[in-house]
Amino acid sequence: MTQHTDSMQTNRTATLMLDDGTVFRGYSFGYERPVAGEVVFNTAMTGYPESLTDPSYAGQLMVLTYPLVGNYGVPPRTFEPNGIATFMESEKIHAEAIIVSDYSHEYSHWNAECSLGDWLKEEKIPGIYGIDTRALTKKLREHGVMMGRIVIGDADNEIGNGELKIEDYEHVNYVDRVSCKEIICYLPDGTSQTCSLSEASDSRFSILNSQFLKRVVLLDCGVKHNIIRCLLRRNVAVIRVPWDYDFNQLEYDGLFISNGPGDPDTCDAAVRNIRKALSGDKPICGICMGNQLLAKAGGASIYKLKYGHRSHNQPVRMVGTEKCFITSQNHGYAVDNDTLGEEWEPLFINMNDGTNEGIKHKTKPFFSSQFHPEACSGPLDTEFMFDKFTELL
Ligand SMILES: NC(=O)CC[C@H](N)C(=O)O
Repeated sequence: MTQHTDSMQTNRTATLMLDDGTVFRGYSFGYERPVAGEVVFNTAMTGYPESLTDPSYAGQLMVLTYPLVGNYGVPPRTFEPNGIATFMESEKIHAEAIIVSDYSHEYSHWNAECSLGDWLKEEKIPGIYGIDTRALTKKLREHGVMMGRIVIGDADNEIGNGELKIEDYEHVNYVDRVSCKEIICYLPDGTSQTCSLSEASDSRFSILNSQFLKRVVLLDCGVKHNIIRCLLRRNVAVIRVPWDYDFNQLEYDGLFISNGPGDPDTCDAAVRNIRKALSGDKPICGICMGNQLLAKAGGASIYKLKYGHRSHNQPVRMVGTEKCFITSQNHGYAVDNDTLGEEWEPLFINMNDGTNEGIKHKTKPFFSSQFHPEACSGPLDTEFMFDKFTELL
């Protein structure tokens, strides 16, 4: 198979500075601009195109612990006629930067269109390599995740750092930044229709008129495209609405709450609207941020994990059974099991640290997972969550 090389290689130094003063020096292989964000580590061995385009990474500097990154390049950045990315998880890279040990300037894959470095440059996202990602990860595990900055050049002689605006990760409503701004209706036949929020209540969707499909409202907190693909494959119409839209006014058969970036405590408008839906009986399912918002709507509270779960091999057990699943995860917050109301119970528990991995209502068809059953990237073991949800509609 043909090997390709980065179009332009520079050996410009780049520096990562953590909030506790630790400095890691490496080299730039992406766009050269300073950035700041919460430094988090992901232990998956593959999946950088999917992870970088996962909107849940907004505001974060992504450290990959697998040492060799970039060797299979980047797939085509194409979109289907309905606007869903063919290979990615959204329209663009959402992570603020990527930090790796060994960047492969050569890449080879049947579906590769360009190198990781060229993609980062095109999307103006910094990448640094030559970092001791083991030492960095050990630091984050001991201290917990922390804010960090990447500057191009040395810390003392850096380029453009004066322009750097540092936001406090916890207090930013990242969901509002990444959620859709209009309502988009998708059909399983591959068509879609967009309508502005003001038109939504009157005209509804002409493409739905002659269809006898179940309608799923998808509350978009920063949805990964594979969630939409997984729903459409099960022959339902998906009505994707902005995170703070009061979907209770729409005609629908079930509610799906997506993944999303940042602190769930910044999403009160969504919690209020979900709480209204809890008084009804229509099926509700959530993923990751969706698990957290559903739990909050049911009265539970959320806390921040020391360093989160970001990998493809997180083991979870379905409560009350001996069934265990290997799951794909990307989260920094967790539902506090002890605060679940009387009507709720944990559905899955993480076998590494005993934290909540999903909840279910004791009598109504409401359930969710903290892990990612849509995977992409990661293991497909738990895709049955989508079957369960669509069977209930
Ligand atoms: N992937 C997600 O939905 C993440 C949810 C939330 N932002 C967290 O970090 O816990």
